[in-house]
Amino acid sequence: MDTKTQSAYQEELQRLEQTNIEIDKQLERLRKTPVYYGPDLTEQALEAARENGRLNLTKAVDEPYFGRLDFQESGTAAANPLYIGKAGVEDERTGHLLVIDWRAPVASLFYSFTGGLDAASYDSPDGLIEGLVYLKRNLVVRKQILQRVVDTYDRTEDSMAVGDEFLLYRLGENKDNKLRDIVSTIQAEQDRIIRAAKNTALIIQGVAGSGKTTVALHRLAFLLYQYREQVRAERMIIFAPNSMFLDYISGVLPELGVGNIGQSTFTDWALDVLDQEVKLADQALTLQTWFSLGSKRPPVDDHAPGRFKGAIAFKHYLDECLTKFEESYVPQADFSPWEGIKLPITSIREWFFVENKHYPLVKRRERVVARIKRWMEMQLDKIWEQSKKKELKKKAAQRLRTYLTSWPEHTAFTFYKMLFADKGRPDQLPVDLLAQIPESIVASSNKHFKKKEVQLEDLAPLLYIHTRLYGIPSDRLFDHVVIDEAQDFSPFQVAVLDAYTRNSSFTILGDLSQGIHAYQGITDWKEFSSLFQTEATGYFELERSYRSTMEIIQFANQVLQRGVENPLLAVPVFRSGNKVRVLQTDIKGRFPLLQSAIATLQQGTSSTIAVVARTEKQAQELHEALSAAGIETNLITSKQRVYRGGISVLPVYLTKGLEFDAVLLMDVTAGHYEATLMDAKLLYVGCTRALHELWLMAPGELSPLVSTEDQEIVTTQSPV
Ligand SMILES: Nc1ncnc2c1ncn2[C@@H]1O[C@H](COP(=O)(O)OP(=O)(O)OP(=O)(O)O)[C@@H](O)[C@H]1O
Repeated sequence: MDTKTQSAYQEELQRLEQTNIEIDKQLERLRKTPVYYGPDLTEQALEAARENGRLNLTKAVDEPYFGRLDFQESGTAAANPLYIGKAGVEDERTGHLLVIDWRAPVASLFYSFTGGLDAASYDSPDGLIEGLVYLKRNLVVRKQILQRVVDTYDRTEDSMAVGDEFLLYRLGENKDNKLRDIVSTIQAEQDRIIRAAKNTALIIQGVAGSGKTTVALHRLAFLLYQYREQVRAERMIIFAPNSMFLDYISGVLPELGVGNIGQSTFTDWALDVLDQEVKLADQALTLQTWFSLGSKRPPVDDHAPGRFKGAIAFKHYLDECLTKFEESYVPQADFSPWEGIKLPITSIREWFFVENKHYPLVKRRERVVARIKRWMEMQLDKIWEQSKKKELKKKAAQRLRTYLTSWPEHTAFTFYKMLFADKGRPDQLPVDLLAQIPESIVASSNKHFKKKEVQLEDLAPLLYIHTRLYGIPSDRLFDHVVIDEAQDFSPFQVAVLDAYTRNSSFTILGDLSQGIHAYQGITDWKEFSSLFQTEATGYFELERSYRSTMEIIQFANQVLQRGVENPLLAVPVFRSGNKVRVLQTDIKGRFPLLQSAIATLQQGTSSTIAVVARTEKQAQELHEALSAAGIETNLITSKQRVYRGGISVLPVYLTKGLEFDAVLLMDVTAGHYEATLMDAKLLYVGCTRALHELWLMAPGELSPLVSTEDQEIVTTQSPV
């Protein structure tokens, strides 16, 4: 350690000691104060503040901060060292901030400052604050002990001295089975997204490993801090592709000290809103169909059920049906509860179309029926003879029941089902519209509907009809919605979610190059941006990939280039590792090679390993064979809810969103991965899951998507 580093280390040791003492003292005092459970409102407010303090200090006690920035605000005499941590801590005596919350406006400087002698600035509630940065320092503290001090900028030297060293140190670490927070190394381009204004529909195209999921979670923590008066955690939600993925990311928000944020799949949420009226058809079968090998796969075009029913054109179609239906959704005749008396249809229509026009259809019908009943009561009140009154009351109730049969109640499902029925559709529905739906879609829809079952692509239409019929109660509205892996969402899904989201406050993230569910997803972000007001929409691109080594990223980029026109290529951070291994073998040698590969990787530093098969059936077979050989693995299927780490065996399409120290891609042959757009995306997704080691095995002719030419990044030699 040179003298400069040594003195920096000593200085930080002293400072840490003081901070530790202060935090311990405050925490002890708060823990000793008895919790107030009584009715006094002032005491309750004080208790809430104490509880908040307890939580913050507990968060800060082991690792009070991770960064320091010396900043001299214009007009002040000297630079002030700002210590930045996961939670703000105040010196109780002076009110001075010992640690600044990473989400505070001034902390943004720590992330956005990228060197140079010019003035730096940040947005504060009082306007733009300018000043000079003198020092930017990363600090690693574990269990109150200082472990590392790395200066990334020193004005006296005017250099981003070891700019990325700290980041590389972080990226080089092995992963356990959960995604982690990145507060200490958030990059400037990620920080801009995290801190973007709330009432915007943000769309983020980010290459594999660019930190999209992580950034989205940090953004939620930021919004909760910055807009604490306007948003509530339980009114925010993150939609992820499956339950296992939700489990995988579930650690980050608690690490950031925010809980209670909703986490769901679109399916689970939709079925809940629909009150479980329908069930979802087995998705494993759907996935097997769309990810079967080569020629067995149905064509992906705008007539694929997911693309067709997910399109905004289909929403317009439903709109037309609903409007036509609504126009004639009252009986045609007057209502007569008994002979000689009648409620003219003009009154009923007036109540329905004018007086209650602001209510959703079902509510409107309810209100009008209630009004008819009240009218009946009034007519009955005019009759004095009790026995006659009783007789007429019975008759009126009977006649009302008959009258209402021509005015049936609907649920989203009964209405939707009716649209596809070839017989028994009400006259008022436009017949010609049904003709617009491809026959194959009508037939397969009806087959499912008979079992009260729907496909994923039916959920957005059902929700849409549901909102038209019932409206949206205010407790169902979201303050902010995050959609991860959004390229697999349909425009219709996003449009429906927009209706449930205040001020179109969205963070929509995805990667078109990983759009392996193209049979239901989008091919251009414009399909989403066109749903929002231009001035309230933001678009960002993340190009740098943090997950994998340079070798892996370059290799994966080549795969993409061989199957995709004008692909969005990832730019690696300068983290070099082992070359990608492409291992040729024959069918007989396949399994022994897999066993020895696993053994070699386990002897190395890989703690999470993925054995990636092309199909679910092959994954199942590999899992069984490995278990029989005494190698413990976790088979991941589409029904999986928990991610366990260790050695996972899974089909390539289920690796999306996950990451592993080492990835072993099985059967990368010409038969399994053809030179097509879809297979290139699949293989790209598989490759980009690896942090440190990527091995491909080809028992037969190597896939045309793979190139072994560049000896700098790929080797064909087996490990010894
Ligand atoms: N600024 C950063 N500092 C440290 N690690 C980072 C940073 N940004 C991203 N990472 C790491 O990179 C990896 C990829 O992040 P994440 O899974 O959020 O990316 P993604 O864009 O959602 O990936 P994909 O689309 O491939 O699933 C994670 O291990 C994450 O911790």
